[in-house]
Amino acid sequence: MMQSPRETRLRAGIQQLGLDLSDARVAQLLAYLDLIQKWNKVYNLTAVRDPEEMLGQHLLDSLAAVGPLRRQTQGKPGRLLDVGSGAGLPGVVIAICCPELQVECVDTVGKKAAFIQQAASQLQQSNLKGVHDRVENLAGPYDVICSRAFASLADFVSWSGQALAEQGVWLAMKGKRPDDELAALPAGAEVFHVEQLSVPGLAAERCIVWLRKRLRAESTTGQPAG
Ligand SMILES: C[S@@+](CC[C@H](N)C(=O)[O-])C[C@H]1O[C@@H](n2cnc3c(N)ncnc32)[C@H](O)[C@@H]1O
Repeated sequence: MMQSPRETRLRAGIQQLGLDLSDARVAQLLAYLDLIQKWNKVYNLTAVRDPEEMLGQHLLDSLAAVGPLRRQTQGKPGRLLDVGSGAGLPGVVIAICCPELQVECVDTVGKKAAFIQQAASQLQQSNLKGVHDRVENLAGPYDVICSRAFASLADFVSWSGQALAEQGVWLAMKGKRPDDELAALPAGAEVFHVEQLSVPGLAAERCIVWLRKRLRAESTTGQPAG
């Protein structure tokens, strides 16, 4: 069958990102895009209305985080929380591309969590769940907690810290390297990598800020304090 221009663009982006996704996964990503478009007005999911923009700004942008995430988790099974997931970005994309992860998308807006539940059922994505709650109320433990267009780094780690496993990692999707936010991090979190991303067809700067819990304060002698 002939590929639609949209599928051709998605496949080119996937190749550019160095991802290896089966035809079935590509079909699910396209079906997910269709669902957002179909239900956007009802659920008020995103301000981006144009289908082409949605593909670039939402789908390919979220897909750019999949390779780095996989390198971090090494393809091992685990639990991932997407905070302030909205239409499911990047949570739904991660659930489709990483079936080894159990993905929960939390949002304070009931309609958005309901959309994720609907997407999980229509895409037959059994590793995906929509949660209607504030992230502050979740206990976890999650191995990875991610967010995109959510809050400052300080608020992100403070509000979700109780839900992150001791050895877990935070993955914050950001535009330009957020130096002000990095300087304002609370003592309980430390950055271990700021990873530049390049999103196919998008000129704007993108990065992932990787963080983990700072488990104990070190004294000047190098011994754990207290
Ligand atoms: C700007 S949207 C980003 C949506 C999506 N991540 C994206 O990249 O398109 C931020 C979302 O965070 C949700 N939100 C705000 N505070 C929250 C909290 N404390 N816990 C969970 N979700 C929250 C909002 O309802 C909103 O849907």
